[in-house]
Amino acid sequence: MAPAITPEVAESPITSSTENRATGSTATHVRENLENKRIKKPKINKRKYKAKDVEPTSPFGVLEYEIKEILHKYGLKESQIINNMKDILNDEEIETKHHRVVKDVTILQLSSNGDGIALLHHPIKENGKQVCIVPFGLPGDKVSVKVYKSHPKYVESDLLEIIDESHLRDNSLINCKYFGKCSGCQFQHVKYEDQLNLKKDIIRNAYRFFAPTLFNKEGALPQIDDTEPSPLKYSYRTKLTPHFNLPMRRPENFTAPTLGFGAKGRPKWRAEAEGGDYSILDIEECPIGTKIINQGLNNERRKFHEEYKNYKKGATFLLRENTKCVKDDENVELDDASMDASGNKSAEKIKLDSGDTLVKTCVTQQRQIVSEYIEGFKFQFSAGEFFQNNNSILPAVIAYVKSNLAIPNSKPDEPNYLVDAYCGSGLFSITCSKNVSKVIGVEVSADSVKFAQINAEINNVKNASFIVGKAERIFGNIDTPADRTAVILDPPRKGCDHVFLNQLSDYNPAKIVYISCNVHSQARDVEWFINRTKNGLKYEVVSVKGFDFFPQTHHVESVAVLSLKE
Ligand SMILES: C[S@@+](CC[C@H](N)C(=O)[O-])C[C@H]1O[C@@H](n2cnc3c(N)ncnc32)[C@H](O)[C@@H]1O
Repeated sequence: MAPAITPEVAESPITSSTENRATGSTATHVRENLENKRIKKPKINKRKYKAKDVEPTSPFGVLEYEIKEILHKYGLKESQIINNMKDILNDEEIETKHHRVVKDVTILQLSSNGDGIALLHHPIKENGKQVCIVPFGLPGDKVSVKVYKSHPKYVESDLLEIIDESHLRDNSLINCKYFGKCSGCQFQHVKYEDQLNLKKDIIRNAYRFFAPTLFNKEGALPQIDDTEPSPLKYSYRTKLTPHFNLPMRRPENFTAPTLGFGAKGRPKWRAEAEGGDYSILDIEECPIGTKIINQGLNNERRKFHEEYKNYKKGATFLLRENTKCVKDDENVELDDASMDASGNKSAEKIKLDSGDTLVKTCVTQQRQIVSEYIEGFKFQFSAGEFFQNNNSILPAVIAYVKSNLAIPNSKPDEPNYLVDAYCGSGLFSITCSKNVSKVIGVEVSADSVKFAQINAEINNVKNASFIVGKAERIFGNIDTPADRTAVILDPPRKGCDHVFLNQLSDYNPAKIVYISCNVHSQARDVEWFINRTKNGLKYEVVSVKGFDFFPQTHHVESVAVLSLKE
């Protein structure tokens, strides 16, 4: 989602009948109100523009870096691309000049968010340009777009038509009738191999923008490794969260609101793409979701169509896969699973070579306990708590993390230790516990720690202990010798804070394996750790590699390995 413009609307609204997607209000609606009440003379220049703060490592924060680079590359000054937001908000004629159809637009590059970026002639400034975001546009495409939303330094557009296709584009690969409208996937029209390369570029750019001193210093960063593919390219997501909105005032016989995922503007380039013209698309099947999650989506949609009138406001549904490995699949207890129209709990059964059966169900309650099997280990956790969403790639990730925990110059008998900061329900602590003497996991969620302890127990892992607490304060409690200890970091999207990075540096572990779902905050943290903490310069970045947890989307998980220099 774009960091929305937050216009402050003074008492006199604009009187244009054009829908104003920059503000989310419609002038038509406003006019009706005026006619119904008291006709006021519209005041000029009353609407103010106020931009929301943008976190630098969020997609729209990264866009700032991308725009700077475009200015440099095309010899433009910032003043040439600026849009006057006050004028756009207060002058209908200027607004219409901005929010227009533009033909023969060439997509120049991709943003970190997977959208195309183009340069348009500025509608007002002579010699001016506009940086234009074009979702589903690929570098080299020549397209028509409709600009519908303005920001000070860029505009957002809908893709209307593809005139010439990029070499990256193969629309025959598209596997979903909602692709091109839904905000969930960005790359279904790109060959998988090319998707992996695009993700490698995203990682390289993240280090270029957020770790510039490392990136520009000879030998300070290794080449970014190839992105590890996901064994499953579709049907991999074990969790989906469809949602719906409800209007404040609704007519008595109102119909069920759309239930699904957010729309990405109102593009027209795929005439066959379904989903209507809503902000939330009505989606009954999502091809990146697993089979049982889609069955759950089907069940919950049917129930929602019967019960929607009981809801007071919009809500988000949780759909989480739950797996049981059983010997007797006839008499298996299905817990509280999503049910079909006949009231039967939906289940998928997969016979294993061993004779056991995997029984999969879809869980909808946040607090319900679910289980997953990864690399021969069983994991339990609350359905609403964090757990990785693509099980198919986890064996490759775990093998890579394990292979990077070895302490340099270790003698065979010397004990090694592992600290797993941000450990969740113990995925890495437990799967990496075999070759180390002791594992300590730290996690802020008491619920996840409870399950990490249970998971250690059910997997017969005796050398792992878990602490509820903030990773920032972890090192006071850790007594393992730093020169024999590897630390795994797997923080949320925002990354680590300075308190944590300083303590990590003071502790001075032999190895650091930093796993991240936001490579931009990872790059920022790695740069800060090395350049700004006490022992940072003693470390080298040994490798940076992407793992494709989310095929068809722009997301990439990045693993950076830091080691004490010898
Ligand atoms: C990306 S998840 C990783 C979990 C785990 N490594 C896994 O793969 O299942 C990040 C975890 O960090 C936890 N977390 C968030 N802020 C934290 C903090 N300040 N200290 C410790 N844990 C935190 C969250 O509860 C979440 O479980």
